[in-house]
Amino acid sequence: MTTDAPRSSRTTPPLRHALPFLKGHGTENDFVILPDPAGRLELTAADVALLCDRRAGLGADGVLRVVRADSGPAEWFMDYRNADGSIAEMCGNGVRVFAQYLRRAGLAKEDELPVATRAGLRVVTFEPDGRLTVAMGSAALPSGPGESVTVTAAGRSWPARHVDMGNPHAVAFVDDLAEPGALLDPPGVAPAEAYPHGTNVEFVTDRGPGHLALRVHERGSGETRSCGTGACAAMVAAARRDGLDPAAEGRAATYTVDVPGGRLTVTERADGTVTLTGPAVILAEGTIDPALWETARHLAG
Ligand SMILES: N[C@@H](CCC[C@H](N)C(=O)O)C(=O)O
Repeated sequence: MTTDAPRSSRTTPPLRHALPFLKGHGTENDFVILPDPAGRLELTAADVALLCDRRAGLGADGVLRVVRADSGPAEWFMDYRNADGSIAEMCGNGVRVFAQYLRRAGLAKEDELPVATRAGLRVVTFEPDGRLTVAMGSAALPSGPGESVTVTAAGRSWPARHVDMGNPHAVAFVDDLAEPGALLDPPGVAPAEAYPHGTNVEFVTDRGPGHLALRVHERGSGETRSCGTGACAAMVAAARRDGLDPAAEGRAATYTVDVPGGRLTVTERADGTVTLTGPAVILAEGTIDPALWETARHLAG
């Protein structure tokens, strides 16, 4: 199921006024949260890029606009934007932070919270230990020409697995996480036709049985400290590599996935759906001064 963003009913230009925001992260994948229950904010790509700028703005890997859904089983829609202002279908760390914000604001009273996203409905469960679990749906592993791709970075190439978690991923297994180098530029991915809208790239290594570690270069955000959908893609690629197919075997498989910013747990259940468990932290709350947007005009020349 795909859910479109609710239409804006904006009547005034809110960016000219002081704008409430929060800052949060999930395993150090960090986000600016913009509460916009009435859907009045129209954010351009340049607005988002400025908010995410770590010097001229607030600094973040992405923006989570919290808006009421138009219809359907979820009251809330996660409008996720990458740091460069591009729109993405889903964010596994972001949806936990989104849910944590709603709970803190008193807007999520139950332990299970359905959230509408562009990739469809995701249900977040608040665990007794403080972590949050997201029902991420099933991974899609394209067969045929797009199944295997090649990833290139730092003058080296690796075969990679194409995995779709609602958003696109290329998962490459490496012997050492230093192999792809500084990852200042997006890794090359071939054939390019496998990803008409670009892709996230995960470099994954083994830490032990059922235990992975990864680095990620995110589409639209660069290298980040974590990627929830990327951890799920890595887990599913590793499970297939390890000869595990929970839906075929009727038995769940669980992997620990270490990311530079912490630890995630990913399970592929016997019904073929994937769950992602990890922390979500709200760090700060404040008001954006309208002067920020003047800075943007200044920077734009
Ligand atoms: N960090 C996210 C993924 C965010 C979207 C991604 N950059 C894309 O463009 O698909 C996660 O935790 O899943």
